[in-house]
Amino acid sequence: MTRTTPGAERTVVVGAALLDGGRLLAARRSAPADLAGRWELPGGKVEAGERPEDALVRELREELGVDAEPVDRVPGEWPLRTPYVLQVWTVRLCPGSPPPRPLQDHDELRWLTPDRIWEVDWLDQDVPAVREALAVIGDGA
Ligand SMILES: Nc1nc2c([nH]c(=O)n2[C@H]2C[C@H](O)[C@@H](COP(=O)(O)OP(=O)(O)OP(=O)(O)O)O2)c(=O)[nH]1
Repeated sequence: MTRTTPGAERTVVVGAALLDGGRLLAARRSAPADLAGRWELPGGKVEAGERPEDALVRELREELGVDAEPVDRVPGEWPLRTPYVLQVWTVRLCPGSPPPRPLQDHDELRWLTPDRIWEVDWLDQDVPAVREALAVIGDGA
């Protein structure tokens, strides 16, 4: 018998802690209106049957035009608007990748050194995820 637990349905949103030379890429959302102007980790929803790492590579190609490679999962999981939860990976650009450009969903990108991470207005729900990513970067990832 199949039983479903009420509230158990959830969709993973993958976020990239895209690193280059010790800097982290922050992306400013251009839509929807309630998120526009706030900063996030680029990424998006994992599709049915898709591995999170594959979703990350796909989303980064679509949104930023880059060839990227997930490195490690950042420990933790952060609730977003129901039914979404945010999982984060450190990611690096593949050799020869074009630099990131705001092709979709974003209107500005910024490379941040660890001491400048909090200079942008991160989405509230991203703050704990960014803090955790920063801890990993600080460890020399
Ligand atoms: N990508 C991303 N989305 C985030 C973050 N924080 C956060 O609350 N969200 C929300 C915004 C959206 O409601 C949802 C992800 O949607 P999305 O628009 O980025 O994903 P997508 O490209 O797959 O979306 P879609 O237009 O194909 O439906 O998660 C974050 O750090 N990165």
